[in-house]
Amino acid sequence: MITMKDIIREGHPTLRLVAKEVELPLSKEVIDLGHEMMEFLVNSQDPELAEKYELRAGVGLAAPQIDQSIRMVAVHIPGIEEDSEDYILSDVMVNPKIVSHSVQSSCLAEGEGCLSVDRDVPGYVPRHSRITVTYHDLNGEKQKVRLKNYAAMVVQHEIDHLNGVMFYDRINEENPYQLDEGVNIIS
Ligand SMILES: O=CN(O)CCNC(=O)c1cccc(Cl)c1Cl
Ligand code: NI
Repeated sequence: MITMKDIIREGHPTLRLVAKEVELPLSKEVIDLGHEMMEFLVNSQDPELAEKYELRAGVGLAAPQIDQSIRMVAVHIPGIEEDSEDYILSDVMVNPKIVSHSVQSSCLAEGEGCLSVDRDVPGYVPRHSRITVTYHDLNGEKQKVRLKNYAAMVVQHEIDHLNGVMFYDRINEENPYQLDEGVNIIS
């Protein structure tokens, strides 16, 4: 199983590479890795398992974060309601591609964090408010999803990892809470 020791931290060169497209049909190795990435997210959001295995909670994980420079991410985004079983989005995305996006931008009021960054980096991270993403799932099926709000922010954070981009690259250096006109803040 994946634990924190498998997650590379800022300064590791792999985090700054553009990850390679995954060949189709998916190999058993890639499929197994995808399931392991999802298992990490599920474990990291379970208070008992997170404590037992000393996991930091995450709603997304990109393969480059475990030193696999391939275009695959896992996202496991729970609904807002307490203890609700439904998830806004829970899937492993192979070769995810943003095929269209809103002109409008949004950012999370709380800013963002990253398992590969062992420090708080405060500030707004402006991203597309809405995105349409195509990808292949672990069954090899082509998927197309339209995302907004928190899920759109998370998927963009993960796709950034596939392009060697860290969330703080997008924070305004002079004033981290500087926002361009019309950027929507998501609470
Ligand atoms: O790349 C994935 N991680 O580093 C996992 C840890 N970060 C988060 O779960 C997280 C937290 C807040 C906002 C966003 Cl957008 C994300 Cl993604
Ligand atoms: Ni991250």
